[in-house]
Amino acid sequence: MTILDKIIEAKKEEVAHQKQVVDIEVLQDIPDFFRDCNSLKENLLKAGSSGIIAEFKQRSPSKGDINLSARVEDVTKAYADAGAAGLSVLTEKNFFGGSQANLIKAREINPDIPILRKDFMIDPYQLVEAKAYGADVILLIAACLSKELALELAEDAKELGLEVLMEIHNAEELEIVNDFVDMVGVNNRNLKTFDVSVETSVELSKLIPEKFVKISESGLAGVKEIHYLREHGFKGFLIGETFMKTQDPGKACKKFIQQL
Ligand SMILES: O=C(O)c1ccccc1NCC(=O)[C@H](O)[C@H](O)COP(=O)(O)O
Repeated sequence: MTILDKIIEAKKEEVAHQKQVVDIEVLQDIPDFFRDCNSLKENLLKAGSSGIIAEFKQRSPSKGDINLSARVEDVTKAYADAGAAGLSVLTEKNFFGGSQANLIKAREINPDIPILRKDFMIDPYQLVEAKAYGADVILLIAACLSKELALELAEDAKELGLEVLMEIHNAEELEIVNDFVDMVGVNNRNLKTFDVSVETSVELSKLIPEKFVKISESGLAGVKEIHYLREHGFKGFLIGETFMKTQDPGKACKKFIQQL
């Protein structure tokens, strides 16, 4: 069983439980459910955008505990002030130490910057949660979705006014990308070995249709890599651990963006 299989198995149980605890109609009554979303895609395409999507990530399957004492309000506010184009907030709790509460807090303190709900989306219920709790963008991971489910989730997300980032790891997964997708993310992390290589992004960049905004994800640690990826058409760069492993993730993000 791969790590992704384990995460999805736990996620199915979690979603089934959540549906019992919070009825979908209750979520649809939360005031934030009706708000207009901030566009990550527009931010990434703006002239002079840093392109950095800075992630609040306290634990991970590949690294274990990264930063358990960081406060989501402090870190996300500092990321936004540092010039990040968007924020990513993990809401998966068992493997990444995330929570819906973190998403809500990040939204409250950062009303105007796009926020990606970073989780493993397998059910339309989670899209309603994402909107109600303050996300602007959702992630769909091709490796854990059928073509049909990916289409249903992407279409439903767009109807809710959310943007869709579809993550791929290889050329075959491009088959799952559909017309409701706004941005295609290439994950540089091999989920079997946890090795990271920006060459994964570079290789796949040639195959991603021009109409999608390209984002490179995972294992990004230096500004040279960002310049290299920009040469290959990437507009967005999702960075978690490089910032979160420091004592002051906001300061690390600011320094990184200043060097770009
Ligand atoms: O980060 C992991 O160990 C991981 C393991 C299994 C599935 C997904 C995983 N990460 C999710 C992500 O996409 C990253 O959090 C994100 O790209 C940021 O990566 P990094 O900058 O390397 O923290």
